[in-house]
Amino acid sequence: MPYSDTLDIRITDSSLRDGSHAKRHQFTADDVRSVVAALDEAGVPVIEVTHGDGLGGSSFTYGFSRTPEQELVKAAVDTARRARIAFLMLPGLGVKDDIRAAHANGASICRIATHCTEADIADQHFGLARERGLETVGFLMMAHSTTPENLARQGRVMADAGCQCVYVVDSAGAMVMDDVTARVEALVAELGDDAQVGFHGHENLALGTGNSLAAIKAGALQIDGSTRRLGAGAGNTAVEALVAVCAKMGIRTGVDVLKIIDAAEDVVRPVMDEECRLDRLALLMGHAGVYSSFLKHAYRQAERYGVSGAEILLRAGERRLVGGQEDQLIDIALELAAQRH
Ligand SMILES: CC[C@H](O)CC(=O)C(=O)O
Ligand SMILES: [Mn+2]
Repeated sequence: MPYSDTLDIRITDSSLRDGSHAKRHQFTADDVRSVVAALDEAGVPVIEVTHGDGLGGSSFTYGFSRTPEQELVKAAVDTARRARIAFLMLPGLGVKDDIRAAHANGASICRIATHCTEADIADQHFGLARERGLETVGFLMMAHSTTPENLARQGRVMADAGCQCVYVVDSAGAMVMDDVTARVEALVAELGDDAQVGFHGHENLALGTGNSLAAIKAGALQIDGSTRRLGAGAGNTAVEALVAVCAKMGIRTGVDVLKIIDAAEDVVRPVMDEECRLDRLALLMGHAGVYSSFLKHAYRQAERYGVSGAEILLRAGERRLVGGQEDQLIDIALELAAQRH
C-alpha cells in the first residue's frame, strides 16, 4: 500500500536535526531559514528541526546549542509554506513542557526516540502528543543491536502508547540490507494497520540508499535522509540521491529531483562546516556498531588525551555503549592514556 494517493513513501529530511551533530549544534536561525526554504521549494514534505540530541539536548554532555532550539523550530515553521515541521525528543533529556512549547511554536510532528529495548519510557510522551493532536513517530535507536522479533515487540509497545509510525533506526550505520529487511518485515507483520513503519539510515558502511530501498521493499512508508548527508557519523542517507533513485524506480516521493540536487549544492553545503565524510572513524562506527553521534565526541577526547580515536570507538563498540553514555568516551580515553605509560 502506498503512503497516500500521491506518494509511495514520505521522506523526512533530518539535516537540521541529525545534522546538528555534525555542526556541533551551532545552527543559526538564518541557517534554518535558508535550508527550510530550499527544501520546501523542492517539495520535501517533512523537515525535522531540533538539537541533534533532541529537545533539551543542549547541555554540557551533549554540547550546547548556539541558538535556543525553540527559536529554530519557530524559524522553520515561519519559513515553510508546504512542508510540515517535526521535532525529536528523547524522554529524560527533554520533558513534556518541551513538547508543548514546540507544538505552540507550530511544529506538527512529534518524534520520540528511545533505545531499541526501552520503548516503554516513551509512553506518556506519545499520550501527550496525541492528546494535543500532534502526529507521532517513534524511533527505536541502535536497532542493529537487537533481534527483529524483539524490535517488533518494542514497536508494539510504542504503537499501543499512541505512536503512528515506528522507525527502525540504524543509529550506528551498522546494518546491511538483510538486517534492514528482517527488521522492517517483523515490524510490518506485528503492527499491521495499527502503525506505519519507517527507516532512518546512516552512511557509515556506505549503505544508506541501499538500506532505504530494502526498507521500502519490505513495507516501510516513511524514510529519513539528510540533504548533502548532513548528519552524524558519515551522515545520513542523502535525500537528493534517494529521490533520484526513487524517480528512476517509479517510487513517488513528491520531491523534485533537480531542485533537491541544487538545494544540496547551493544551500545546504554552504551551511556545513565540512562534508560528512566516510573516513576512518566514521567507517569504524559502522563496523563496530557505535552510535553515530559519538563521532565528534571521540575526536574531541582523542585530541584532549592524545590517544587514538579509532581505539576509543572500537572499545565503545565492545562495551555496547548507547546514546547518553557519551561521558564514557572520556573514561575510555583516560584508560588508553594510562595504558600508554
Ligand atoms: C537523538 C539521538 C540520535 O541522534 C537519534 C538518531 O538520529 C539516531 O539514533 O540515529
Ligand atoms: Mn541519526
